[in-house]
Amino acid sequence: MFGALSKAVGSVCSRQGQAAVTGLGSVTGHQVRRAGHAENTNTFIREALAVLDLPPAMEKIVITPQREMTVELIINRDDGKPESFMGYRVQHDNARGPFKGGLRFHKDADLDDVRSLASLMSFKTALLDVPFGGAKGGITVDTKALSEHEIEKLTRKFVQIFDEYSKFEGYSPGVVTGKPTWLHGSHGRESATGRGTVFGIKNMLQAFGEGPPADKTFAIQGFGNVGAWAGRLLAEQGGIVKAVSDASGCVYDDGPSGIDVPKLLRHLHRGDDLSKYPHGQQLLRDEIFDVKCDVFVPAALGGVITDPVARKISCKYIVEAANGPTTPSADLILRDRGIPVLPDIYTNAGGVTVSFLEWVQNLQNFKWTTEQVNDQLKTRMDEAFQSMWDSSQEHGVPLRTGAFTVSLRRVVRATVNRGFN
Ligand SMILES: NC(=O)C1=CN([C@@H]2O[C@H](COP(=O)(O)OP(=O)(O)OC[C@H]3O[C@@H](n4cnc5c(N)ncnc54)[C@H](O)[C@@H]3O)[C@@H](O)[C@H]2O)C=CC1
Ligand SMILES: O=C(O)CCC(=O)C(=O)O
Repeated sequence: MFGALSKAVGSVCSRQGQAAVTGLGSVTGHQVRRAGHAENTNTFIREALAVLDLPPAMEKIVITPQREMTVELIINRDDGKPESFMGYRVQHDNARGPFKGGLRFHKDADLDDVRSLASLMSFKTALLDVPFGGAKGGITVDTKALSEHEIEKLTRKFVQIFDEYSKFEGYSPGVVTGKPTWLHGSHGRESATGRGTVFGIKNMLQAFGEGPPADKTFAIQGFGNVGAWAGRLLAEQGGIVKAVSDASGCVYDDGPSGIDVPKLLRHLHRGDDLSKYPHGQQLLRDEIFDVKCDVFVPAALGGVITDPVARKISCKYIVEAANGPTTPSADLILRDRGIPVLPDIYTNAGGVTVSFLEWVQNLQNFKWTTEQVNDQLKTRMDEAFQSMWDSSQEHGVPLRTGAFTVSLRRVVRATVNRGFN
C-alpha cells in the first residue's frame, strides 16, 4: 500500500502562491547531504556569477530562496502514542516555471540541506531547459525506525499541510510526478536518473576523446535506484564495474569483466545484503574511494568527496550522480589534480527530465512508449551537455561552472523578463 502512496506522492509542481509537496519515488531514501551545504552550493553559484556579466543585485536574487517553511508534523505511532517530526519545504525559484523537486526523508535532513537541494533543482531544470523552477521538501526522520503505515501517515500529513494545489485545481494528475505507470505515471521514470547518468558518462568520455564506456572501469558508491540503474546500463554496454558500495559495505572484483551486475542485483532483490554477496572481494564501505578506476560515480550521499578523499581518490573522472557529493574545497583539489567532474546538476537531471515528460503526457492524456521517453531523455541530456561543454570552453572554466553559467543565464533572463512588480 505504502509503495503505491510513495510513488503517488512522487514529486509535485506548484504555482506561485501555492505551497506544494514533492516526493522522489522512494521514501526510504538514505541519501541526504550533511549540514551546512547550502553555502557549498552558493559557492559554486558565485563562481559562475563571477564569469558572467550580470547586474550585481542578481547574486542575492538568485541565491535567496523565494519561500521557506518549517512545520511540526505530529502523527500517532502504531502503539497509539503521538510523536512529532520536523518538516521543511523550500521553494527556491519559479521564474522559469512551477516549483519542482523531490521530498527527502532522512534522520539528518534539516532546513539547510533542503535549501541547498532546492537551489540545485532550479539550476538543474534550467540546464535541461525543462520549464520548471526548483524546490525541495524534507522530513527529519529515520525511516528505518518507522513502520510502513507510520511513514504513510507522516507523508500524508506533510502533503496535507503543504499541498494546497488540489484544493484549487481539482483532479490534475500532472501535478504529481513519479507516479506508478498504472496510475498516470510515465514509462522510464524509475530508470531515468541512472539512464541519464549513463548518457552523461558517454557524452563526457566522448568529449574528452576517450571513446565509449566499453572496457572502461567504474566504481559506484551507492547502489539504490540511481547507482543500480547506472551500473546495470554500464555493464550492458561493456563497462567494467569493478566496485560497488552501499550502506552495508563494498564489493570489489578486479577480474577482467569486473562484478557480474545482474547477478549482484538478483542477490539484492532477494533481500540479501551487499555485504553478504559471496562473489568478488568484500571491502570496508569507504574503501571504495581507494579503488583504481576510470570513472568514480558517487550515487549515494552529499558531501562525501571531502579534501582527504579528493587527495587520494584514484580515478580519471568523477561523475556526480548524487546531489552535492563534492565540497567546494575538494573540488579545487580535484581541479589541481586534473580530475574532471561531471556536475550533479547535469548528471542526475534525468530524473526531473522524465518527471517533466510525465507531466507532458498527463496534459496530453496520452502515454508514450519506453523508447519514446528514453529517446527524449537522450536528446535533452545531449543538448544540455553541449551547452555546458561550450560554456566551459568559452570561459575556460570547469564543467560545473560551465553548467551553472548556462543555468544562471536562463534563470536570470526569465527573472528579468517577468519583472519585479
Ligand atoms: N532517484 C532519483 O530520481 C534521483 C536521485 N538523486 C540523488 O541520487 C542519490 C541516490 O538516490 P537514490 O538512488 O534515489 O537513493 P536510494 O535510497 O535508492 O539509494 C541510496 C543508496 O546509497 C547507499 N548508501 C547510503 N549511505 C551510504 C554510504 N555511506 N556509502 C555508500 N553507500 C551508501 C544506500 O545503501 C543505497 O544503496 C541521492 O543523492 C539523490 O539525491 C538525484 C536526482 C534524482
Ligand atoms: O523527479 C523529480 O521531479 C524530482 C527530482 C529530484 O528531486 C532531484 O533531481 O533531486
